[in-house]
Amino acid sequence: MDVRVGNGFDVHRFGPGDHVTLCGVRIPFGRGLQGHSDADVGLHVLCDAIYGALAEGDIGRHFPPSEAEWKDTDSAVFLRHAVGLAAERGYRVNAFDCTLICEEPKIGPHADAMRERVAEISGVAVDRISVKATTTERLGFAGRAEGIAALATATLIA
Ligand SMILES: Nc1ccn([C@@H]2O[C@H](COP(=O)(O)O)[C@@H](O)[C@H]2O)c(=O)n1
Ligand SMILES: C[C@@]1(CO)OP(=O)(O)OP(=O)(O)OC[C@H]1O
Repeated sequence: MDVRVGNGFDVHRFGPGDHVTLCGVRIPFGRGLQGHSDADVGLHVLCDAIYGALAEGDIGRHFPPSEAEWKDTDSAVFLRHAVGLAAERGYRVNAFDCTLICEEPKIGPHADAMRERVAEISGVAVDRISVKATTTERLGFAGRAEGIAALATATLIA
């Protein structure tokens, strides 16, 4: 069996708004996340974990932020692309593990909805998808609630 592992890391800052979209789930919130796309930092790290496992660069290489075409794009488009590229190379996603790093919003109440949405988008079974969260104990930019960071690992098998 051919097994590959990739990781992803990303940060988006808070700005004006009334919701954030994380792992494909819209969460009402007093601010929004800024980005060229919908700024779904959770889906972005899943994409980067797949691209990393495939040695296919990163999300910005496939969807350059300089291209108007990707403005406000639903990040589900990016994840479908990454999963499709893996399939073209003969791999399927065996498991995802994602950690969202923020003081707020609280992720726990939404984690299962996020796992189900990632399953819908990616075709990966929900019991192979993990979404976790942590604060940084009020330290650093995440601790000051200036934005949300995320990291992920993906394992691919051929
Ligand atoms: N945005 C967040 C952050 C944390 N959680 C949950 O709280 C637990 C404790 O967080 P610590 O940073 O104090 O370790 C964490 O394990 C998560 O279950 C959350 O839901 N949303
Ligand atoms: C997703 C893309 C799409 O242009 O833009 P952003 O939403 O700004 O996200 P980021 O992770 O900063 O950069 C990657 C880009 O590919």
